Amino acid sequence: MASVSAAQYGKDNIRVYKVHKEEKTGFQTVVEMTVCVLLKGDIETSYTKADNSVVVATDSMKNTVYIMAKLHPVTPPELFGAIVATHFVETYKHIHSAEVKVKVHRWTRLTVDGKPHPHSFFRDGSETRNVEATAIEGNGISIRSAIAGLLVLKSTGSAFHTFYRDEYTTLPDVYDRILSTEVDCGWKWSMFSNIKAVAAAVPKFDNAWEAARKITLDTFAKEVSPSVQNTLYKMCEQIMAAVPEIAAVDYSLPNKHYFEIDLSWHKGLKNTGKDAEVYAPQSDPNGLIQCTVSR
Ligand SMILES: O=c1[nH]c(=O)c2[nH]c(=O)[nH]c2[nH]1
Repeated sequence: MASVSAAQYGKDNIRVYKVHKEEKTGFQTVVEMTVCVLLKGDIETSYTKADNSVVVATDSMKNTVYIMAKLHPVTPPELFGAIVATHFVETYKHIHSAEVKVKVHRWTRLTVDGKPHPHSFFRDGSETRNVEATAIEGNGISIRSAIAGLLVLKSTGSAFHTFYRDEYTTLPDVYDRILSTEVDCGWKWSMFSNIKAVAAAVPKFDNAWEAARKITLDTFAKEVSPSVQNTLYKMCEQIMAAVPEIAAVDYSLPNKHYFEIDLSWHKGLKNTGKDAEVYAPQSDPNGLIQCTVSR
């Protein structure tokens, strides 16, 4: 007899925008996010017996996210995610775990005539600040915070050589190459016992995000990279040292390759090695270097 061994369901891509209006100054602050809610619990019969009595409609989940955004702060996303996740496990007896993923899209305030504009913003790149908050009945709240979609490139200061060589190897040793990646960097917080504990940690969330971002960018720029693996590890070490409350750091870095182009077929043009100027950016395949560092 077959049985359900794992089941979860929910609403993905719930888009929410919230504005905060500062009455005195006329300044407004905006937050735009995309939320995903996934519930687990005593829901097998909805799959096996068409028993919808155990189904909290995904439409109701969407409504709940709107109501929670109205009634509670949406920043930092760690707190908002924890509030929404806790709501589901506390409200429904048969729901035992709720995973809430919050992706914050960055709106940066415009500077107009040299001054910060009170209500106009621009989107600078596709970087998002992501949080996954999971409330598990009787077990507390686990939170992973992350930087995602941060696209970086350095035009020199990176090498890759003395790697394993065998009959499958064609890549030459490279002592000066372009390095480009889209940073996905996450850090797992030690378990929180409840919402109060998450609320008490609020100032730490923004600080950790700022520290992780600065360490990532500074290390990427300053390090003469011998490999993505080593540069990534150096970032992890620094983040672990800078944020004592986190239990682990993880990176997932695609290696976005830029290939030299031999143009010597045209009038003997030199465009390789030290003469390389025009490159062909590759969309695929890409390297993918991942690592988790724990205490
Ligand atoms: O930094 C790198 N790490 C690798 O594992 C690898 N493999 C490869 O072909 N190029 C690179 N670059």
